[in-house]
Amino acid sequence: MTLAAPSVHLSGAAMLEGRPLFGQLDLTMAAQSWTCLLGSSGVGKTTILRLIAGLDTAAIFDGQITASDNTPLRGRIAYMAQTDLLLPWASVLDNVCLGAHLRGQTADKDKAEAIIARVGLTAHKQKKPATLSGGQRQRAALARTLMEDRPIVLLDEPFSALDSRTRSEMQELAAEMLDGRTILLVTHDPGEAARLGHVIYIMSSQGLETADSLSPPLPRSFADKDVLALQSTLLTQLRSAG
Ligand SMILES: Nc1ncnc2c1ncn2[C@@H]1O[C@H](COP(=O)(O)OP(=O)(O)OP(=O)(O)O)[C@@H](O)[C@H]1O
Repeated sequence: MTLAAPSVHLSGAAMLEGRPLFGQLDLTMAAQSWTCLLGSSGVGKTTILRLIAGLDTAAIFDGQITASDNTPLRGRIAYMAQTDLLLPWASVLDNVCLGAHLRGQTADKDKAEAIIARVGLTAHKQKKPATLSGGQRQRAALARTLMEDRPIVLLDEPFSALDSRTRSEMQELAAEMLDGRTILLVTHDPGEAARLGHVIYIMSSQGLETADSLSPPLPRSFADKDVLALQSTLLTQLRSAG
């Protein structure tokens, strides 16, 4: 990573099948910070990630997405989708190296193997995705995202398929390896947002609300009493959100 990771701002509204998906909203991914986005199913969280990633969505968006350094976002984003999007015919190692292959570059295999080791998949690196468990596949997709080493990182429920222990470890790994990046994390887990979020938004049919968050450093301990209290507060807010 060369340039400092900028902040990213999305401002606008989206229509889906002739009806508002979300009204005018302003979402800022603070520079070099974790921004977490919580909210019930179907409110448009993935749509927001895909809009920022420059990917197609079913919605029609009317607004702007800008970076604070006034430089286009294209080519500066790593996006980890909700589904793992692993190539079924490629090994874990080749999937992790996919970005370089698609760009016609030589992949840094040593780096890929080191990241695969960090996500605990060394014994599986030559296996095809179909032979892995859901949690292993999600860790392979996480490794591919970490391999990309982009200044802006969009993560759509990246730890959702993991058992509790592995989830807490992968949260810590991501916090370490993505330090200094500008990150947007969509999650359904208030505890995860409490551990990782510098800024936490709750999205509902009423729009975006900024929730409380805790002070750095990240990641906060899952056992920290302030984390547990914030987790409870966020769940209460989610249950009362529209
Ligand atoms: N390909 C599609 N065609 C039509 N409608 C779609 C499509 N993809 C998503 N939608 C609709 O767009 C709306 C927003 O979807 P989106 O995936 O952004 O929600 P979300 O908040 O991320 O939900 P979840 O938490 O369940 O992942 C939903 O009503 C969904 O049904």
